[in-house]
Amino acid sequence: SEESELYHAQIHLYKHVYNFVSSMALKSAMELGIADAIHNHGKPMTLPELSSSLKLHPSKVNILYRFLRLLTHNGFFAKTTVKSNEGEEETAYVLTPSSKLLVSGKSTCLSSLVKGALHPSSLDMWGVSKKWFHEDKEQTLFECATGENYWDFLNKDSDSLSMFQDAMAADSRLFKLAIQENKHVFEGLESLVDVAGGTGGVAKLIHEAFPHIKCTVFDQPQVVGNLTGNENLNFVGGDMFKSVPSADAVLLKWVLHDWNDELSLKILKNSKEAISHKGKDGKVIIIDISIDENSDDRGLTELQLEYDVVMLTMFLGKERTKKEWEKLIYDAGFSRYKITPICGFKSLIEVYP
Ligand SMILES: Oc1ccc2c(c1)OC[C@]1(O)c3cc4c(cc3O[C@H]21)OCO4
Repeated sequence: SEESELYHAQIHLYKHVYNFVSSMALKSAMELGIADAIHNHGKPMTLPELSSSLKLHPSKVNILYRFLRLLTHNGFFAKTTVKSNEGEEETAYVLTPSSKLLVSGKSTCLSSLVKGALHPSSLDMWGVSKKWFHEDKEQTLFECATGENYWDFLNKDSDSLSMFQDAMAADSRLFKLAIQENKHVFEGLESLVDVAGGTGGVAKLIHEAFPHIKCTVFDQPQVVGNLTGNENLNFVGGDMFKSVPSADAVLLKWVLHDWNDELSLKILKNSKEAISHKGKDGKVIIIDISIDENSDDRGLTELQLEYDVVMLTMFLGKERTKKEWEKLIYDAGFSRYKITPICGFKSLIEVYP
C-alpha cells in the first residue's frame, strides 16, 4: 500500500540519518577497551564486572548497558548467561568475530583503523560539503574545510601521521593471510619494492614469509628517514611521482586509490620503469578495491562505494571498477593483468609489462 511504502521509506531514511550513532558506539567501544576487558576476563563478563573493569563511575553502568545493547544488536557482542554466586542466572557478554578485531596486541587488531577513520580530522570536513559542491576549485572536501592538502596535514602533524601509519599497519597485518593464500604471487621474486610502504608493515610480513626476497620500503624521506632495516629489508626515501627504485616486483598496496587517474598513471609508469630490467618476468602487484558492478553482495558494494567517497573527499582519489583498472593498466603500457579477490573487500591485481 502507499502508506506502507511511505513507512518503509521513512525507516530507510532515518536509518541512514542515524548510521553515525552505530559508528560512534563502535568508536566508544574501541576507546573504552571493552573487547580487551572481555578478552582478558577469559569468560563471559557481566555488566557490573565489565563496568568495574573499565573503572566507570557506578552512575555510568546503565549507559554502558544501552551502548552494549546497540553494539550487541549490531553483532559486535553476544549475550549469554552465567550463574551468580547465589546461583542466579545473570546476563553476560562475550566477543564475536567482529569485536575480536578490537582486541589489542593481536595481529588482527583494527582498533587503530577505527580510531583514525573516525577521528575528527576525517569527520569535521563534512560541515562544508555544500560549499565544496558549489565552488569552482578542484580540491578535496578536506582542503575546502582546512585550507590544506591531507598529506601536508599528516606531514606537519606527527601525531596524525603516526595515527594514520598505525591504521595502515593494522590493515597490513591482516594482509598476512592474503600473502599465505597467494604465495605463488611472490614465489620466484628476488627483490620487491613496496611503494608508499610507510613504516614497512607489509614489507616485514613479506620478508618473514619470503626471507630470501630483498625488500625495499620506498616512501617520502620524512616517513622512512630514520627507519633502519636489515640485510634484506631496507628503507629508501624518494618521490614515487619522479622515480621508483628498481626491483623484480613493485607492490602498490592501498596506494593508487589515494590518487586520481593522471597521478596513478604516473606511479604506474614509474613502476613499469622500475621492473623494466626483468623483461617479461617483472610484475607490479596492486592491492586495492576493485568494484564489481555485477556483484549481488550489496553490503560489500556499499563498503566499496563508501571507500570511494572517502577517497574522493580526502585525496581526490577513487576506488576503481574492473573496467577502470583495465583502462589504467593498459594506458600505463602494461600488456596484461590478473585480478584475485583478497581480504574480503579488496583485490590483488598482478600486472605484467
Ligand atoms: O589509503 C588509505 C586507506 C585507508 C584509509 C585512508 C587512506 O584514508 C581514509 C581512512 O578512512 C583513514 C583516515 C585516517 C586514518 C586511517 C584511515 O583509514 C582510511 O588515520 C587518520 O585518518
